[in-house]
Amino acid sequence: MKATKGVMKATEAERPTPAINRNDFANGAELAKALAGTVAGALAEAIAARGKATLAVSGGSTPKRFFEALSQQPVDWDRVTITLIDERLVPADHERSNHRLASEYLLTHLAAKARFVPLYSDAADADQAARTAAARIDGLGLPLDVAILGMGTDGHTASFFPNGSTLDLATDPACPHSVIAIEAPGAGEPRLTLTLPRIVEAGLLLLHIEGAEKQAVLEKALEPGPADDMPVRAVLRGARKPLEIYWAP
Ligand SMILES: O=C(O)[C@H](O)[C@@H](O)[C@H](O)[C@H](O)COP(=O)(O)O
Repeated sequence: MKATKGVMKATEAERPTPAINRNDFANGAELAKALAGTVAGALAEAIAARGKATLAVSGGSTPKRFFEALSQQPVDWDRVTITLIDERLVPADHERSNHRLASEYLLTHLAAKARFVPLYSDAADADQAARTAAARIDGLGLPLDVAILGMGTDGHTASFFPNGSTLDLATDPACPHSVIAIEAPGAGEPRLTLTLPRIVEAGLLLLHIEGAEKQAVLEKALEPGPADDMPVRAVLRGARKPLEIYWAP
């Protein structure tokens, strides 16, 4: 089914907001194939322009089919660095590790040649781990070429959770840090998350959500209201380029 594109404006009274492009598909399989092609194309453009490309992906359950499709795309993967939008503060062999998820579903097939830069490190505490991760991200050569976000049904994205311990700093457009630690009800372990500036400055910013429930959450997030209540609003309102939303039932 051909993707349908429409432009929706995130609404906030005070200032113009970036365009939001909807890319809707009949099912997750068609979405995964199309999104993999879009990301592969963006990586190839970055490689052609600068000889390398950087990609930051989210964890959770939604991306698995997309990861499998992307891993088989004909990209010069040995010129690509893959990292994470956020990570649970657990080692790479832990079942809740996003590093583990990426290793199992994305860093396979052709994409096995890509370099992976994890956020987690066995540091003294979460703040020290965040500082180590920030140094790694800053060393990649910013801005990221591609950033892919997911969204929870509570309106979080990345690890920008409602009532997050450092949510104000994480979603500050002028945050001086690339990665910070955050804890929140519903987040499980302490998290490491890229901050809003690092995400919205990406060359291609994508939000991948699936299902009717998340569609309804997105519609609500596009309405006026505090970003703290639905932190995905910080991205919807702060994106510096059109945000590409990929959705399937
Ligand atoms: O570490 C994480 O959990 C993700 O980065 C997170 O932001 C995710 O994108 C949403 O929680 C959606 O997760 P699902 O795809 O499992 O619904």
